[in-house]
Amino acid sequence: MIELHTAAEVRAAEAPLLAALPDGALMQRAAAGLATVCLRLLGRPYGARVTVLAGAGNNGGDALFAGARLAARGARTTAILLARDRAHPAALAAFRRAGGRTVEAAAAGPVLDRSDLVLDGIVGLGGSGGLREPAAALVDRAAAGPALMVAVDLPSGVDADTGAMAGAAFPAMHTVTFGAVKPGLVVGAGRGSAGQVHLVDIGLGPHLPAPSARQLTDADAAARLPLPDADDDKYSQGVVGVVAGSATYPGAGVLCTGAALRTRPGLVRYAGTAADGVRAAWPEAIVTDGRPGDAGRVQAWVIGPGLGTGDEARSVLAEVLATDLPVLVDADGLTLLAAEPELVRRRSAPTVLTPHDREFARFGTEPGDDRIGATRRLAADLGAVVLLKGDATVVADPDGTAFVNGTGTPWLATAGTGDVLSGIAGALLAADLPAVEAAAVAAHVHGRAGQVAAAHGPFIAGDVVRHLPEAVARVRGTPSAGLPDSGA
Ligand SMILES: NC(=O)C1=CN([C@@H]2O[C@H](COP(=O)(O)OP(=O)(O)OC[C@H]3O[C@@H](n4cnc5c(N)ncnc54)[C@H](O)[C@@H]3O)[C@@H](O)[C@H]2O)[C@@H](O)CC1
Ligand SMILES: [K+]
Repeated sequence: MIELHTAAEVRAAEAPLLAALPDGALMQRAAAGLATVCLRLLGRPYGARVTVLAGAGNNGGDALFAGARLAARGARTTAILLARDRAHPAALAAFRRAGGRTVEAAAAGPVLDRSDLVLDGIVGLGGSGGLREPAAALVDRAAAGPALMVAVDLPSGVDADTGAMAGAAFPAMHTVTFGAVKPGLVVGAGRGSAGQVHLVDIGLGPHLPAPSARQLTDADAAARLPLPDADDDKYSQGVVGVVAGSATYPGAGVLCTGAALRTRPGLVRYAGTAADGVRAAWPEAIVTDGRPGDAGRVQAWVIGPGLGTGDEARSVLAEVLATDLPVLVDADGLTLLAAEPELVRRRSAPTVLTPHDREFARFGTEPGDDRIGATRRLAADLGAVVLLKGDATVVADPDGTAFVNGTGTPWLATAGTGDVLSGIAGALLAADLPAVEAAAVAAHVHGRAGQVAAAHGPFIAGDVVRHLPEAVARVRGTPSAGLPDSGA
């Protein structure tokens, strides 16, 4: 599990260590870890051109101390001091002692053009707002050059807690972060600026509170994916009921049912007007063109994709939400629910809502820049698990437990992939996972399936369904050869 900690939590955890350790010890741990990652990225440090963008605070201090360590290994180091009279004094002295030179910001362009590695020590946890001049122009210049762009603790210009970018930010290829991964490195716009995240342990562990949010790893997802055992039959694995698609647009029903089948092929029941299409695509499913109550017993429902928003759809949604079973509501179901949120508020069984941004906004507020905060608030307001889709999908439980997904791929932004996600999550709900975990694991597996599908070239939603078994095998660490190119 990757634990995410806010700036305030990290600062609070640093306080007792700063008090107990000799002056500067914590910064040396950070700088040593940073230098180690840079050495690995450079391969051969001797003669490499390393440029440090150093701001006035401790973030600049980390970068200058790391620069000193790289200079000691033979790198040609140059620092651009962005607040000249306020650079961290001890770090600047160490940098100069090690042979580092400094240049004025105004004369730094040619240095950046020839750098092999640029360290962003402009601002860290103390930053607010976007990059200011002259830093913004220097960062642009560096980004246009050949250098490896490495952010210190977090890319300057990115909000540590939300990933919001109020203006320009350092476009890092790698971020070396200290003590804990900050949410802003994995969510919102910040995710796109952080590149690969490297965590350096500076000993905060015992002082950190329970994380404010988490990210699942493959191992975490695998541990939660149910495996059939010898005593299982098709019913005991959890039966999922799908209400999706329509006679005119059966696609959503086909994709959702297929995803549920491929995730946990116990039994899937389908009820709705896309029955013919679903039956033709998935002979494994038990299909009725009647109402949900005609489908037979299920352990969880998925309702909404392609359902329409008319009176019939509303009545079917109300029927499903009136059960005491876990229910996942997506797409058209969300549009209906936004007009009648009491349908979900009065439930006592778990409900999972899976909006994209526009569907989310129908419940009253745009997700905005703080996607974790917004998702938590809606979850608490409705008493339901909310999964906010995006580049980094966020899942929140009404109790505040939150997950940020790390497996997304922009290729998944194609029609029908949301129906697939609903089917996966529904299958996991039926298998009795706690609702928030079912949603988080579904997002993880869905992202992996997208990545697997993308490896074969541009794909459509049906390909994500087809690659689900391979994705699950990868998550479990047992890659399979995949399925032949047939089927849905
Ligand atoms: N406290 C410690 O001993 C440790 C701190 N660490 C480092 O210290 C950092 C936090 O240091 P600080 O609290 O000194 O703060 P920062 O170094 O993040 O930045 C503070 C300075 O930046 C200025 N600033 C804020 N926003 C700006 C913007 N958008 N553009 C330009 N300047 C801006 C502020 O006026 C202030 O002078 C962490 O991110 C981490 O890198 C680590 O070395 C671990 C130990
Ligand atoms: K930084």
